[in-house]
Amino acid sequence: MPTHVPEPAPTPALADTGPLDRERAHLAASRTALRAMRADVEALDLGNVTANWVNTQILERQMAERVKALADLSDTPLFFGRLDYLHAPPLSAPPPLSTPLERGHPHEQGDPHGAEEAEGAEGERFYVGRRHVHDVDGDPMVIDWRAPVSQAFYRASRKDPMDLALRRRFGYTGGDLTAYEDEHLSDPAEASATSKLLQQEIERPRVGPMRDIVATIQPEQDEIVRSGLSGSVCVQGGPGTGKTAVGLHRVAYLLYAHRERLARTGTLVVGPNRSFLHYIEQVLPALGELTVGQATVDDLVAHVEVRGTDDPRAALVKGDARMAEVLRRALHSHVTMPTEPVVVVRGSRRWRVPAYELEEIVRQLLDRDIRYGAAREALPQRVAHAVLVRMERAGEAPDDRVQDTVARTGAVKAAVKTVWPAVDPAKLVLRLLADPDFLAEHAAGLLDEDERKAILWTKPARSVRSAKWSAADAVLIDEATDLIRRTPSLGHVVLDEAQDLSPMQYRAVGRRCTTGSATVLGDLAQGTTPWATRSWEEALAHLGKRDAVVEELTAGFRVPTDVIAYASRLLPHIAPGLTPVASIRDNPGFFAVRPITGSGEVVSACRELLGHEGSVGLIAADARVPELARELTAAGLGHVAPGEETTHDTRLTLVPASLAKGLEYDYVVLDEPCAVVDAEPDERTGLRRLYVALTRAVSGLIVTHAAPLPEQLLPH
Ligand SMILES: Nc1ncnc2c1ncn2[C@@H]1O[C@H](COP(=O)(O)OP(=O)(O)OP(=O)(O)O)[C@@H](O)[C@H]1O
Repeated sequence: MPTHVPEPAPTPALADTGPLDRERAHLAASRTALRAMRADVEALDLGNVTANWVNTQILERQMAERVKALADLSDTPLFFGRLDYLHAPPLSAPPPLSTPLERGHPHEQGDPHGAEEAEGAEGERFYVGRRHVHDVDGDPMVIDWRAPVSQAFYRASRKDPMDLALRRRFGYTGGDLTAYEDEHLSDPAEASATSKLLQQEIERPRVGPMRDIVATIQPEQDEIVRSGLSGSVCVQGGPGTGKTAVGLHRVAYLLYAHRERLARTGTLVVGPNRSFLHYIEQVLPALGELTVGQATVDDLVAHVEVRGTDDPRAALVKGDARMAEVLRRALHSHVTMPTEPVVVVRGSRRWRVPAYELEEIVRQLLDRDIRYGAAREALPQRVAHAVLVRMERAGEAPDDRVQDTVARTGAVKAAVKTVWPAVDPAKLVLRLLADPDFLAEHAAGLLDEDERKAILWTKPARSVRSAKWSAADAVLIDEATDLIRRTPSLGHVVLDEAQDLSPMQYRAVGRRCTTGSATVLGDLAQGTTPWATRSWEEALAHLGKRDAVVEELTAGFRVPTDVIAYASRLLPHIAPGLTPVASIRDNPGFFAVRPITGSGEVVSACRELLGHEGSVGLIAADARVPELARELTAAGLGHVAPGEETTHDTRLTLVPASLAKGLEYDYVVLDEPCAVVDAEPDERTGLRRLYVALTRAVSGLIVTHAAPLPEQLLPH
C-alpha cells in the first residue's frame, strides 16, 4: 500500500474552508458508519442462521472475509469523489447479489442505482469510494466505485456531462482530506482544465507494491474495466499504459457485478513470475476483493516436477500448436478395433456381442466430441446395452441394474482394457519424447525430421519420476490430461504479459476459461520468448477466444516523455507498426546517458538516485547481476531482489533484466544496454528486452555504458 500521499497544490477552491470542513465531516461520519457495519457483521450470531455444521463453517469464513473487507485502512481514502446530478439518475438493473453476507445489508439489495438518494432533500449527491458504506438507517454514505451511478465519475466529460452538475475530486494527505477540485461539466462558461489531483496521483512516488488506480481510472480504461462478463477483451498497450491496472480493476468490477456467479466458478489472474505476482498482490485486497486466485502458467500445469530446461529450438517446437494434434493422435492410437467378440455368461446363458458390433460402438465413441476418459467410462455401458438388447430379444425383461451388472463383468472389463486402455498423460508425453518411432508415427505430416529430433531426448528417461521435465513438457502433459479429462473452467481469467506465451501455453490458459471469459493484456513489442506472439488474432485463436475485442491503450502513465521517446527509437526494429506511447506525465523526468569506465560508476549512479524520494531499481543483464551485487555490497549499498520487500532504509532493488517485465521503480539505473541485448539468442529479442528495461522508470533514468550503445538507440 502507498505510504506517502503528497500534499496537493492549493487550488482556488481551497481558499474556502467551509466546504472542505463539511466534506471532512462527511468523511468522519462515513468512517463511523463503516465501523458500525463491521460491528454488525461481527455480532451476527450464526447459530440463528444455520444449524448445519458445514454451512456454519462456510458462513464463518465468509464473515471473516467480510470483516476484513470492511476494514477502515487509515491511509486509504474512504471516498475520493463526489457527484452531484442535475436529475435523478435513470433506473438501471442492480447487480445481482447473493448471500446476506455478500449483500452486507438489506439496503444494498433493492437499490437500483447502487445508491439511494444520498442526502435526501439536498438532491442527488453521491460520494464515490472503494466500497459501499451506509448509515444506521441504511442510507448510503459512500457508493462503491463499481456501482452504475458511479460511472459518471470516470466517463463524464464536457462533451457528454452525463447529467452531472458537479464532479468533485478529493485530495488526501495520509488519511486526511486536504483538498478538492471541482468541475461543473454542464456549465459552458467553465473552461476545461487538466486535473491537478489526477496529475499528482500519477506522479506520486512509487514505494512498495503496486497500488490501485480507482480514484483516477481514465475514460478509455474505464470502458475496458466495465465491459461485460460474457465477452473477452484483449488489450494491446505499450509500457506503462495501465494494462495490469485495468485488468485487475476489471476483475474487481466483474466480481461486483456478477458476484454470485463468479463466487461459484472462480476468477484467476495469471502473471509471468512470482515477483510480478508479489508486486500486484495487494491491489485486489485493497479493493475489498480477497478471493481472486493468482498463478503463473507454470503453476497451472504443475503435474510433474520441473527440473530440466529446453534449448530454444526444442521449446519452440514443444510450444507449437501442432503438438496438440500430435498428442491427440498419440492418445487415440491406444484405441484398437475389437477383433474378438464379448461373451457374457449369466446363469446358464451366454450372451455374445460380435466384434463388428463392438467396432461400431467404438467408432461412434471416437466420432463424438467427448474426452478419451469419458468415452472409456461410457464404453462398458454401451457394450452392456448391446447385451441387454439381446436379452430383450430373447424374451427377458432386464432392468438398468442388470445393465450395470453386465458392465462390471470380467468379460466386459477385459474387452474395455484391450480396446480402450487407461492412459497416463505423463507417460504418454514421456513416450513421445523418448521413442523416435512412436513420435514419427504420430507427428507424420505435422513435424519434420529436424523438429522431431529437436524434441527427442538424447538420454531417454525411464520413468515419469526420473524424467527431467521442462516447463514446456509440463504444458504438453497438461494438454494430454485435458484430452483425457476435461479441465474445469473458471468464470474469468486475466492473463497478463500474454505476449510471451507459446501457443500451447495459450491453450493451457484457454481451457481454464472455456465457459468463462478472459481479459488478455500484453504488448507485442515486449515479447521476449522465441515464440512471442506475433498477432493478437492468432493468440486469441489459440486461447479459444476468437471473438475477443482488441482494444489499444496508448496514453502512458509511467514513463516520462524523454525516456519513452528514447526507448521508442527501438520500436521500428522490434514491432513495426505499433503506436508509440504518449506520456501524459507533466513532470519531464530526469534522463541521462552516461559513458563510464567501470562498475564503480554504476554504484555512484545508484547512490545519486537514492538521494531522491521513492524506489530505485538497478537493471542489468542477468549475467552482470552477481558482480554488481558485490560492488553494491562493498560500497555499503543495501539492496534486495525483485519480489523482496523494500524498506525505508533499503530502497534499492537489483533487477536481472529477465525479471524486469511488468515492474516499475521511481528511478532506474540501466546498466550496459549492449549486455542486455547480447544476452538474448537473437538481436530482435535482445532489443525487446532492452525496450522493457528502458521503460521501468517513473521519474528518472540513468543509462550507464562502458561498451558502445546498440546502434538502434542512436538518433536516426
Ligand atoms: N488511470 C491511472 N491513474 C493513475 N495511475 C495509473 C493509471 N493507469 C495506470 N497508472 C499507473 O501507471 C503505472 C503503469 O501501469 P501498469 O503497470 O498497469 O502498466 P502496463 O501497461 O501493465 O505496463 P507494462 O507493459 O510495463 O507491464 C502503474 O503505476 C499504474 O498504477
